[in-house]
Amino acid sequence: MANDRILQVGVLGATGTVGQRFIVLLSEHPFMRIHSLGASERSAGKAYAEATRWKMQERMPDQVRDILVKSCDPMHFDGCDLVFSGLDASVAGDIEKAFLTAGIPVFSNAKNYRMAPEVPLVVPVVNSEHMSLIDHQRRVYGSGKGFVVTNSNCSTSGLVVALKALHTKVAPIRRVVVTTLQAISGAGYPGVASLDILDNIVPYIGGEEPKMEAEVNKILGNVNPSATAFTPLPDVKVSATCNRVPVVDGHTECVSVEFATETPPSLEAIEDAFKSYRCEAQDLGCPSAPEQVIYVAKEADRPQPRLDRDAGKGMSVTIGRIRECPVFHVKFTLLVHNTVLGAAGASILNAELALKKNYLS
Ligand SMILES: NC(=O)C1=CN([C@@H]2O[C@H](COP(=O)(O)OP(=O)(O)OC[C@H]3O[C@@H](n4cnc5c(N)ncnc54)[C@H](OP(=O)(O)O)[C@@H]3O)[C@@H](O)[C@H]2O)C=CC1
Ligand SMILES: N[C@@H](CC(=O)OP(=O)(O)O)C(=O)O
Repeated sequence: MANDRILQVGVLGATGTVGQRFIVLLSEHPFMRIHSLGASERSAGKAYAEATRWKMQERMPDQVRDILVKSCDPMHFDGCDLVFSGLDASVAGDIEKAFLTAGIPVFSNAKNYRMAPEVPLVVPVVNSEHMSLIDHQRRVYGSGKGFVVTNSNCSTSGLVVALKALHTKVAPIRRVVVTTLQAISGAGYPGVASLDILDNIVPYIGGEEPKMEAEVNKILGNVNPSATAFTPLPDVKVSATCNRVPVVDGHTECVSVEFATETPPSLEAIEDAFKSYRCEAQDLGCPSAPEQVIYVAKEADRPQPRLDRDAGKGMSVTIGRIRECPVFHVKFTLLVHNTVLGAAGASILNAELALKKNYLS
């Protein structure tokens, strides 16, 4: 992506699990530079290295160690072209609103604005065209240059990649049943207590199932011709069951799909649709777009989180075990990296797309 401009970026919630992933990804970004870091009053005033319990496998980048963490007030982020938000949802609503009304674009991971009618909920390898609602949102909020684009719940992000490939390249989808096996990093830090998760599976993640069931329809839906509203995908029902499993990173999902066709599509057509799936971010040459959006694993026992979560540097989805479903039409297992395509990586690619589409002038 030829880019003659360096973007100065801020990270809100920089000390958390998603915030740390932002720091790792941004430290190697070709044209985004970390300008300011924000977190709670507990962290404000401390150097980043002192405020943060660093949990990434990569070393903390030297460039951030001495940055003073600030409280999340827009006045502390004056020199930023945009901010990424990895804020806890209990505070994200008010803080993100303050930034966007101060004219600073926000790329958020939090759930607060995902289903708002004027907010694009964008998984960048799936529905980047939903950003066309940004101008309408700016008018609704009276926010000048400011706007908010959210990414989805981390489990939703992997699911919609598979469903989009099937829905657009094979046949319209009617019903989906999905069972997730979600990594502990999805719960942030310190997250789930070790006595709850070791030698165990927890068959409940608060609020997760209704989020997955609702977000899919918005993401796979369309924008109306005047780019002022989303029309959700009609008549597609999703039933989700979400489990927490003792895996550090990478959400696995067992999916069954029924198409709105009399005769089931062939397994070859389904595999071809996955393999040949491409997205706008690839065509626009965005640096964080994966080379291959979906990898199809041919081995009988893949995908596995430890072996497959870093496919495409965490921006690809791996799908395996594609087979006929005796109840619906087809079933398969997919894997998505929950803090990369499921969180920070998606936000960064959303910002690259917004730049390419001239929303960050
Ligand atoms: N983990 C994942 O896989 C995914 C997470 N998300 C969403 O991303 C967001 C971040 O998640 P995650 O990183 O896991 O959470 P963490 O709990 O690890 O981090 C939360 C961050 O929010 C900050 N924070 C908490 N309270 C305040 C406050 N009052 N004012 C300002 N900052 C505050 C914390 O700062 P401090 O350290 O100072 O307390 C920390 O930086 C959440 O909304 C989550 O739902 C979305 C998709 C995937
Ligand atoms: N709840 C997800 C992560 C997350 O925070 O999702 P959301 O942003 O939709 O609350 C998980 O536990 O894996």
